[in-house]
Amino acid sequence: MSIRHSATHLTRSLATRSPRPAAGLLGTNGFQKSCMATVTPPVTQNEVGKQGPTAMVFMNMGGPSTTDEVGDFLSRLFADGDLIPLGPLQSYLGPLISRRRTPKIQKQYAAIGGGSPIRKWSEHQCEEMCKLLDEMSPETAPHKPYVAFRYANPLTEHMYEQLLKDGFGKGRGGRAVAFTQYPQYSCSTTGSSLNELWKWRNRLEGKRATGETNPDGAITWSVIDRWPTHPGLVEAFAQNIEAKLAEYPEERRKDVVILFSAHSLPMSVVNRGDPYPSEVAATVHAVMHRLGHSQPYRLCWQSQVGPSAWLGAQTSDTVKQYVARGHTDLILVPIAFTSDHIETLYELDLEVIEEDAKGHPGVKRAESLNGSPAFIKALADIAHAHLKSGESSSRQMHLRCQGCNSERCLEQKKFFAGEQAKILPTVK
Ligand SMILES: C=CC1=C(C)c2cc3[nH]c(cc4nc(cc5[nH]c(cc1n2)c(C)c5CCC(=O)O)C(CCC(=O)O)=C4C)c(C)c3C=C
Ligand code: FES
Ligand SMILES: [Fe+2]
Repeated sequence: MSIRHSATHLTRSLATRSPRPAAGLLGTNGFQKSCMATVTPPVTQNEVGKQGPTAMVFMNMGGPSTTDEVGDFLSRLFADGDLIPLGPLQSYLGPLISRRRTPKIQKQYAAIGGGSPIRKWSEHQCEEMCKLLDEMSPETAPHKPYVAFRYANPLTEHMYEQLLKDGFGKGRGGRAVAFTQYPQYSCSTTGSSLNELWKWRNRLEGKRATGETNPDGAITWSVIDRWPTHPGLVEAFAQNIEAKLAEYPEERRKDVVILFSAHSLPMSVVNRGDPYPSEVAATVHAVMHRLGHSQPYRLCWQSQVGPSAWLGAQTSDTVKQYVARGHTDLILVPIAFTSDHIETLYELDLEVIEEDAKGHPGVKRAESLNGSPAFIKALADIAHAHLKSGESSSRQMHLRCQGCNSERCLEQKKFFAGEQAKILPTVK
């Protein structure tokens, strides 16, 4: 499906919007601060590119901003059957597990300063990317930043309501790009966020037949669903690794081991055919290629939850084993997440580096991408290429996992992959 624009309707509605929503709730441009990150002047007809405005929606899991939000965060997380399938007992077991887990996880967030920095970084990254995009792609400007989290505020439904209030959709059309902030695709992460976005799209804009054109003036969505080997992403990772390598004395540097660490997956998800492990490996290889394969390296997996089998080797075991063998110069590189979170600040910094590798100052961690200018430029390059391409998604969205039997996945993919995608139903 190529992208169809309804910019004229939207431009008119933005220019004539009235009455203005209550002050206080909104940023100075009339966009609610809870879902978006920028404060720009109101849009007028003259400023708008031929195809703009364009909503740029960053999708991610989110995290609790304070320890008081941990309970709600976990209860949404354990209610998500795309992440943690608990079968028909989900609505009973989910709240039970999340309530029991809350005190432990609250302590972890307290230890990293009282909350997850993911919202701060997501808003910053999206806002800065949109500023670059306005220069790089004036025809789709202005680019309006929004954040949609799966398990924390701003939630997907709040972002969607805000889009509608801001003049997109509801008969006025307009274009929005769902930009996953997971570089590597997993059905448990990006897949879950897209399922949620599709659900709220149907609830708030009405369900349409797949492939139908846009007669009702709903928002036209396209999706950036993965970018594991984008050269800009690779460059941003490589720069942070090089900065860390420079901290070692020159004579030791060439033997420093790079340990890439990604959030693990249950083996049931891996064996279903989830694309994430191979995409993470692709990122690792691209980064090592950019570094000229200057160091020995391994990929390991962290943060497994519960008693089932997860993809290994585990990061904490790996560090213990290498340190025991005398590899005491190690750089941990979080490779599957683009900002700091509990897994870097608590698990890697406090559990693995401070406890497991106690007494070995050569065990360090590369900075997360956070505010890296190279990373923000990469985001803008990825978005720019997508806006120019006219594609509704990558070709990978046209195929389901071998073992997928989720009707939700099927319908979501039909919607986001577009009308020419041949997405086959489950064979019973
Ligand atoms: C690419 C990153 C991630 C994948 C893949 C992923 C899969 C996955 N996660 C769980 C269960 C939990 N994850 C939790 C927290 C959490 N997960 C990620 C990233 C990925 N998860 C992050 C960045 C975070 C922390 C958020 C933050 O600090 O901001 C939690 C909650 C914490 C806890 O209770 O331990 C759970 C539970 C599963 C089951 C899964 C794959 C199916
Ligand atoms: S689980 Fe991967 S496409 Fe459904
Ligand atoms: Fe997780």
